[in-house]
Amino acid sequence: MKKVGFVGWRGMVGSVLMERMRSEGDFGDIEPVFFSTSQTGQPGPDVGRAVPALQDAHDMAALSEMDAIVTCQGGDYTSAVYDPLRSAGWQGYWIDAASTLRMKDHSVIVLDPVNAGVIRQALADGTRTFVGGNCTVSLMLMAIGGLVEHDLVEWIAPMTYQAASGSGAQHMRELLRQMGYLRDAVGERLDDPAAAILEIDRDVTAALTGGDYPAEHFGVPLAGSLIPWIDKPVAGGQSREEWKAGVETNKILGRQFDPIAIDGLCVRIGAMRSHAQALTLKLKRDVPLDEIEAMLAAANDWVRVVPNEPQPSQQQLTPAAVSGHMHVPVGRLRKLAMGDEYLSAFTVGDQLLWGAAEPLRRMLRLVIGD
Ligand SMILES: NC(=O)C1=CN([C@@H]2O[C@H](COP(=O)(O)OP(=O)(O)OC[C@H]3O[C@@H](n4cnc5c(N)ncnc54)[C@H](OP(=O)(O)O)[C@@H]3O)[C@@H](O)[C@H]2O)C=CC1
Ligand SMILES: N[C@@H](CC(=O)OP(=O)(O)O)C(=O)O
Repeated sequence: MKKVGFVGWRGMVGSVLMERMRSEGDFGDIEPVFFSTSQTGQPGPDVGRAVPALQDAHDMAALSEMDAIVTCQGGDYTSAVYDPLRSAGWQGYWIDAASTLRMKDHSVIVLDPVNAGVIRQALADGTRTFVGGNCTVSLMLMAIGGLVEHDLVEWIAPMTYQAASGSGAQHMRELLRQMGYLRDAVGERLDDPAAAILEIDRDVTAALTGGDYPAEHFGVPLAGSLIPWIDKPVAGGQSREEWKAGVETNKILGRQFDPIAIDGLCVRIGAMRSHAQALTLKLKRDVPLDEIEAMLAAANDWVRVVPNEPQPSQQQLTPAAVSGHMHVPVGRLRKLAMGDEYLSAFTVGDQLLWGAAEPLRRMLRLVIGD
């Protein structure tokens, strides 16, 4: 059995990974060893079998004994540990949620329902570093993989609606605090049908712009508002989150030398853990809508095509409907007024499942010889 070290397993992404591995019975097929940056010596988690006490996540000797290391600890940890471990000669499999190593030549971005061929070739070529993709990128490809597979896509403009979870656990808590703060600002008048809505709105606006609004983590209001910038600026007025859409998608697809142009805007909204995105696609040719739907539906076991009708869209194509679920709905499919090659689509998916933990879990299964 392969010895697999887990780092970052009690964080938000790590906990989702543990939950998925427990429910799929993955721990029966490996010898798990749990590491921590802060709790060395404490008992390991309950994974249905005995595990040693927590080891120090910076102990190079202990890490070197692993056949594979799965980390959800974050980019700082990867930066601190990966190079020294490799320089010391460790040749195990490194499977990582952080973005640090994604664009390195020696790494592969993993999303096996979309790029199993790229992954298998990399394994055969001796690649040992596998990284989960950015959440919006992975979720977009799970949704529209069918069109890419048929080489139908000339360009994509994604406009995202990203949940608070993408910023981490503290931000999710803050979103809820903000919601509560707004409710409290209106008080009893909300329950009074005679209360004037413009007065209520004035109080909400005063709360949103007042100095006491709880925004320590986001810096600005998210509940009752939105934030049209995610991550740092890069060149040309793009945010780093927007930059990832193009570079990561093409790397996942193995199309660095024949890239699909992908560019849009990334926006944070007040959803908890599921990201949505509106896509405008320019197709290489006019394909009838029913054929497009059939290609999308056939691409993988998780994508669900939602009819472009009010009720199914309102009920199935929302963060509320998909949080905690593995399926990835895609709908609002129609040809746009610009011409028959222009397609609109709207998709949503759980940012912590296919957007973070699941591609890592499945990569580990490939590494242990599934
Ligand atoms: N959030 C997201 O949407 C995504 C995140 N990622 C990547 O995953 C990394 C980790 O993200 P995320 O899971 O949000 O990070 P968390 O902040 O939830 O957890 C990171 C680490 O913090 C430590 N920690 C300290 N206090 C606590 C506590 N009370 N509960 C749990 N853990 C605690 C744990 O390490 P220890 O046990 O060693 O103390 C834990 O592994 C990110 O940096 C990013 O690189 C990737 C895709 C999506
Ligand atoms: N940046 C993403 C979450 C994330 O962690 O992305 P990445 O894995 O690319 O750093 C978001 O805010 O929703």
